[in-house]
Amino acid sequence: MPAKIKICGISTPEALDATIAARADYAGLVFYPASPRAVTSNVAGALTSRAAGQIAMVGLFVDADDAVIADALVAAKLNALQLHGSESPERVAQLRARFGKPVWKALPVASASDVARAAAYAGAADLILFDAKTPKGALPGGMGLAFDWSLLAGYRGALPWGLAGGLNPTNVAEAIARTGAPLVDTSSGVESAPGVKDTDKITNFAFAVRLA
Ligand SMILES: O=C(O)c1ccccc1NCC(=O)[C@H](O)[C@H](O)COP(=O)(O)O
Repeated sequence: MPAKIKICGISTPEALDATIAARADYAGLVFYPASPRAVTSNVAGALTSRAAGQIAMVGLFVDADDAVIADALVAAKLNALQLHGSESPERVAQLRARFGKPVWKALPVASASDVARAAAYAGAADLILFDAKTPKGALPGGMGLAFDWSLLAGYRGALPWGLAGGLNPTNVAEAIARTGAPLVDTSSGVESAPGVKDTDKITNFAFAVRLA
């Protein structure tokens, strides 16, 4: 079974259409104003309407207040919430109970102990997304940085999981082979500039995943 595919940072109809045409499983919308991929509630609403259930939409938040998430859920039909900040297991469980949506928790990885942190989210999150740790002061994701994939070789966790960080059409097959990732997530790896999705790269990424 090929790895599931998430294309993150969708902000235009063209990128959404290419993601759907590539038969990706998830499209990510970034609700974090500091990101070059950030969408307003209006844009998110228009994109989820356009998707019309053809792909699952994941809303990405960074240490967001309940009100920010509630506003996004009113504006846009989101199928899951992705938390990409320093949310604790308790906060993840609280948001999952409050909003009734599956919650993905991203964990920044630079060492084996970072991978081990996933265990604390069992019973709170629905999925763990291992992503590269980014430098202090930088965005917590979408930076095109990869971590040492050998940290996930043979990984067996209590929760479903996915791999992110520096994945692109050229390296994703190797990443899957080395980690066994059941889900792969990319953002800058399918862009021509920060926040500008390249439709050919989206197509090629999905193709490479299915060939892996
Ligand atoms: O993409 C962003 O701008 C972003 C901003 C703040 C927090 C997370 C963000 N992206 C998270 C993702 O899901 C990315 O797909 C993931 O970090 C991988 O990014 P990349 O290395 O660029 O493929």
